Amino acid sequence: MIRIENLTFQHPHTDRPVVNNASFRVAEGTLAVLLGPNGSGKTTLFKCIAGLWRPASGTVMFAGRDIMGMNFRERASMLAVVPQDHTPPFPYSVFEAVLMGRAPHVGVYASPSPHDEDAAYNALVAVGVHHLADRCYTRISGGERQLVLIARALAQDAPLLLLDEPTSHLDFRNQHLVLETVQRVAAEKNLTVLMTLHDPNLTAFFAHQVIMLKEGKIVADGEPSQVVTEANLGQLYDIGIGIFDSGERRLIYPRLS
Ligand SMILES: Nc1ncnc2c1ncn2[C@@H]1O[C@H](COP(=O)(O)OP(=O)(O)OP(=O)(O)O)[C@@H](O)[C@H]1O
Repeated sequence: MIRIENLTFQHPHTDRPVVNNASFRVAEGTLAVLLGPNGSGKTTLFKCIAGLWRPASGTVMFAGRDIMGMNFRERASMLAVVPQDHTPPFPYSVFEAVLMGRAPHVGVYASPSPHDEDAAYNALVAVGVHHLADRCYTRISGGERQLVLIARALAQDAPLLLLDEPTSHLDFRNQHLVLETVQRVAAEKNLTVLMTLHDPNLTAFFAHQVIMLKEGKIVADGEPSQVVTEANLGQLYDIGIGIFDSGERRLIYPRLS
């Protein structure tokens, strides 16, 4: 269980916080999606939860421990982060980039074991990019890099997974395949997953819990069937929203004038 209590973050020399007194919880085995318009504070909240930025006030507790009180190695064994963008400092191979996810499991003076190599390769297989294993990480497409970053996070085998817009560069098929994979792995390993998405349709289909953020404040939190409504989405995005129920799936669309 991750518990965020009264978290407030403000950039220096600005007149108001970009995350304002946010509180929510995500239970183990739950895939939670943070949904909100551009600039609403999702990435900021993520960076605070990951312990990268220090909030002005509030706490982030995971498995009963304060994330901000953990050192780098402790944090790496607790949480895996898929950032929005990532530029590697060196031209590693895709396999090496994913193997780095195993760092928290490798001793300080030790080399990765065959078990670590298997875990890295299996993660590449899980997201369907094992054919890229020997390619240079800096010479693959943006979508392929996003899949590799997701594989690296899965290889890390941490109980908390934070993914910031993991589908932003992915094609229609891969958006579904990746979220399906994350959902399956989360269920198998009882992970706590928190991700940001921009697509309410993907959110409604894959999330167990939806947390809506507007202007830094949590405005709704609950199961998709209760929270992903025309009224809530309309207020969140300041546009008219329609929801069509196909019988198999609810399809959300904007009602633009
Ligand atoms: N260094 C900074 N100094 C001041 N304000 C900043 C800084 N970085 C970001 N902001 C502001 O903080 C707010 C929240 O930004 P954040 O990146 O968290 O939003 P977001 O919801 O992730 O947006 P998006 O969906 O566009 O990625 C925005 O209004 C942004 O302009």
